[in-house]
Amino acid sequence: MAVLTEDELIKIRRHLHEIPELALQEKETHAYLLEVIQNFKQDYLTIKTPESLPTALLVLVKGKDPKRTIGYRTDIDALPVTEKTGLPFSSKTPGIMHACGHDIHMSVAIGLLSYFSEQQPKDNLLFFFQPAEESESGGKQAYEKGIFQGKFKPDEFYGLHDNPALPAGSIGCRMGTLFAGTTEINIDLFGKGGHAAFPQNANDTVVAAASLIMQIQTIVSRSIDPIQSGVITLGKVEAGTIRNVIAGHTRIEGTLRGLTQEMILKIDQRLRDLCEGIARSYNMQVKLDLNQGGYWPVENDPKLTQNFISYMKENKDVNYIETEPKMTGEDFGFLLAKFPGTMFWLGVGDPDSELHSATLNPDEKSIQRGVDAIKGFLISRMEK
Ligand SMILES: CC(=O)N[C@@H](CCC[C@H](N)C(=O)O)C(=O)O
Repeated sequence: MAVLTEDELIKIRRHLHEIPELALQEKETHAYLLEVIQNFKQDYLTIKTPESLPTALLVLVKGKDPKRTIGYRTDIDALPVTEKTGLPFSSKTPGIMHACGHDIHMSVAIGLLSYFSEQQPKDNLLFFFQPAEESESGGKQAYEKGIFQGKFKPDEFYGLHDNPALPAGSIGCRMGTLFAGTTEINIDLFGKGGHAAFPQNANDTVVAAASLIMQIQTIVSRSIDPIQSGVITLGKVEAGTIRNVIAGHTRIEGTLRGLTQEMILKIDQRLRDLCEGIARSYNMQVKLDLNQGGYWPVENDPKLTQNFISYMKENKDVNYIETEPKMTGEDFGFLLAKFPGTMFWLGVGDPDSELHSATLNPDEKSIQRGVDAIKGFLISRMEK
């Protein structure tokens, strides 16, 4: 089989876009990726589906004179978002959408794999199709389940995330931290339900939660050095059943982000303090659960990233853009803490939308441009 063309990659992307699946449920996506990859020339490929993480896929391309194994990671999961793009190849699964562009990520990886299955690379290349980036920390799970062992152990790791604010096909990167570390916040307040007319006999968790939410929003403004950054978003609050019954339980779910691990731990501590304070002042049980999983700050390796940036800057076919750190999270941060490497942005030219939006519509020209830029970089890396 020949190297996939731009049109063929777009066709693959559109199919992937139609079949989005949530974290750790990516069965159809896994089967389709496998089907596509099994059609490539197999001479240099070893394909593995780990039993312990059955929607993950590892593909090793054997190098002809390997000095190292270069890892390339793509995430494959989607989000619980109802698509509103009106595209003819919109999601066929109600309520689930590739709203973070992982369909573009996978197509770029498939384009690279298609090329290197025909043109044997000098070094070994390990492609890791990773489940569960949006939640459940698929990268951390893969590491902890021992998936990167023996010949499947990369010496260095690269991965991209699409960026609708950047022009299609451009490459964005920076030295140091690219993405924040994140921690999921779950708070349960347990009081006492009762009749709306008799608050003196109940213990209203809605009032306590309202006060807690306002206090939490003072953490960043009052407890954090303004020169540094953090953000806390409480995206979901659930309480009560009807207007005239006092709610005996309220649940708050959110996420916090910081560019360093110290910042995350500092915010964690303030959350604990405030929850304890609310429990005392409202005389109720407040349970706080903080879960960072593998969403560590994404810290690029200095030497490898300098090399990556130099290649992209010097390549006249690449539109390279120096970017600022972003408060988005990525569990590639965990893998970059275990293996040196670089995460970078691929511009997908959709400035009116943003990641996680129901109208995200990446420009498909970014796929082939991304393949060309990354392929060139990987070949140049193998010469070093
Ligand atoms: C790129 C991106 O949007 N990533 C997600 C990662 C989710 C992290 C975790 N589940 C959390 O919500 O804390 C993001 O929301 O930044």
